[in-house]
Amino acid sequence: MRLLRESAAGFGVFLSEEQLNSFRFYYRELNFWNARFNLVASTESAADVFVKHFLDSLTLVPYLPAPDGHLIDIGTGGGFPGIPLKISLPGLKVTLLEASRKKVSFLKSLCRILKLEEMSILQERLEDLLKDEFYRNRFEMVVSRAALKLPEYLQAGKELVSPSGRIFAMKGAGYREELADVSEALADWDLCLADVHTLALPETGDFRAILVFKKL
Ligand SMILES: C[S@@+](CC[C@H](N)C(=O)[O-])C[C@H]1O[C@@H](n2cnc3c(N)ncnc32)[C@H](O)[C@@H]1O
Repeated sequence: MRLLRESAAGFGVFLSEEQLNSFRFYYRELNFWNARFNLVASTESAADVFVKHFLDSLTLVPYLPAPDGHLIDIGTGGGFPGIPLKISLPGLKVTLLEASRKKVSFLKSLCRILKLEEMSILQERLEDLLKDEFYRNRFEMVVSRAALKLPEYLQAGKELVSPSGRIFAMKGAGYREELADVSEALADWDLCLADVHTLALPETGDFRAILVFKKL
């Protein structure tokens, strides 16, 4: 808990005792359900979960433009990054999109336990969600981690993001190559790169790049 509190504070996210307790419960539930639902790698220690999942998710917080706006997390799996973001910014309205029925039942149970409000948890494939007009241009923030290739993500993100919203891509050391691969297509998708934030994860020192895209 000290690692989470101090490291999060290091990038400007100050967690209350109540929020730290929510992470404690989150870890307990992940641990309990992991063997059946494959939510995080079974070899990961508690410290791994706190750094590679909780803290990694929280690295987005300083860059989110609307802490009480609407955010969608595509392919959220065990809830990353959407649930840590919701715990740290309770005013966020969060939609979690996940294709796996088992993972969605975990997420629903977790949100009940954590008493998270204004959460919508959709068991659906992205391709099907995109056919629904209701979700078009709806989200001020689109996030996703390790679920989709960058071109597929951006083409979906541009349909879902509001005109002044932002699409966040969480990448590792290979981010320049991934950016180069989409750079020519960006204008065709009506998008441009707004920002690149780089950082090292606490404890592991793993490199992270947060790519921020917006509509032209
Ligand atoms: C590698 S996991 C990553 C989970 C989480 N975002 C994380 O970083 O730990 C990818 C997740 O995306 C989901 N997923 C992949 N493609 C999807 C799609 N087209 N629509 C909805 N969910 C999808 C999978 O079911 C899986 O749970």
